[in-house]
Amino acid sequence: MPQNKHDTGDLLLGFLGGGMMAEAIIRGILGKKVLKPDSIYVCELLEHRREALSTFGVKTTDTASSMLERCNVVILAVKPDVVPLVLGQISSIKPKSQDHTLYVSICAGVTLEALCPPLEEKKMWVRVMPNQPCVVGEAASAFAMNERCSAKHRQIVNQLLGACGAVVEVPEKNLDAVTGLSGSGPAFVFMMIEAMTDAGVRKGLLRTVASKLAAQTVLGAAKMALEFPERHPAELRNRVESPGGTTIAGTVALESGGFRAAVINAVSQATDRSEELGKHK
Ligand SMILES: NC(=O)C1=CN([C@@H]2O[C@H](COP(=O)(O)OP(=O)(O)OC[C@H]3O[C@@H](n4cnc5c(N)ncnc54)[C@H](OP(=O)(O)O)[C@@H]3O)[C@@H](O)[C@H]2O)C=CC1
Ligand SMILES: O=C(O)[C@@H]1CCC=N1
Repeated sequence: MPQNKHDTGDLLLGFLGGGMMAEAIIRGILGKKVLKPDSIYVCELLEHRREALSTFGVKTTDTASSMLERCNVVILAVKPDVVPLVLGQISSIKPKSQDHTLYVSICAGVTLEALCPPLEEKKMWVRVMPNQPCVVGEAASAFAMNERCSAKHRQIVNQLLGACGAVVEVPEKNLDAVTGLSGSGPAFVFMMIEAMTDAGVRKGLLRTVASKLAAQTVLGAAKMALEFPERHPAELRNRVESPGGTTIAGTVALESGGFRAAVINAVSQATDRSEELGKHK
């Protein structure tokens, strides 16, 4: 295991599942040069996904054992319903008493207790909720660790996720809300961009122009909210709304369309679904 912030020399990172999120995290880690491609192994069943990931220079396999035997940090990046199967694979390959591997799950709703039942000798587990913008190094990730993890493991998680964007540690009970907000959130923002683009096209803009303006507007507004945390979002909005102007006409339309309630409901429903996924484990 690495001893300090810049020491990732002996870190061998494995992924169980090489889908969209594994790729997004790999892009972040390689983009920031936190690890070299030959320190990353991916176990993925689909041949076309192994081929796609090989283009990053990472090692790929379709057998969990060959990855698990090598790696000292393993990220579970399969769908939540596949978790029981891969936990069985891990247990059969790495006996608990000698296992110094750090395990990280990014699976929505899957609790630390499901990953590591209380009556079993505990492995080191971290439950993480990242999001798709890992791909561009602008993820919002949150994590919680079980009691076997130490400061050293917190440092590794911060290093790996930090390469992909912003990271916060939260109590585990908050991770379903994180899943509803930032895990699922990019989809809600994409819907907003899509709708703003359609509106621009309806009013005569070229689609390419409208989609660029819509995405850049979201980026700029997000940057302002991050760079002026002391200003409430309503204050930032009020600065755009000139008296009797265009913006207040638009914000009134959003209010009468139930925009705020729709967004609150979207995050709440996504949170509830994360809790539900956890109960099925
Ligand atoms: N998508 C997102 O934005 C986010 C997703 N997550 C979480 O990340 C996890 C992965 O999601 P995502 O990347 O979108 O899913 P994907 O379906 O894109 O990736 C999972 C991959 O794992 C493969 N797989 C299935 N079983 C095994 C196995 N036993 N061994 C190795 N590989 C296997 C799947 O193949 P096959 O298709 O054949 O099953 C698939 O290619 C989920 O648990 C999700 O909750 C978290 C944050 C954001
Ligand atoms: O939709 C999902 O279940 C996953 C988890 C968060 C984002 N995508």
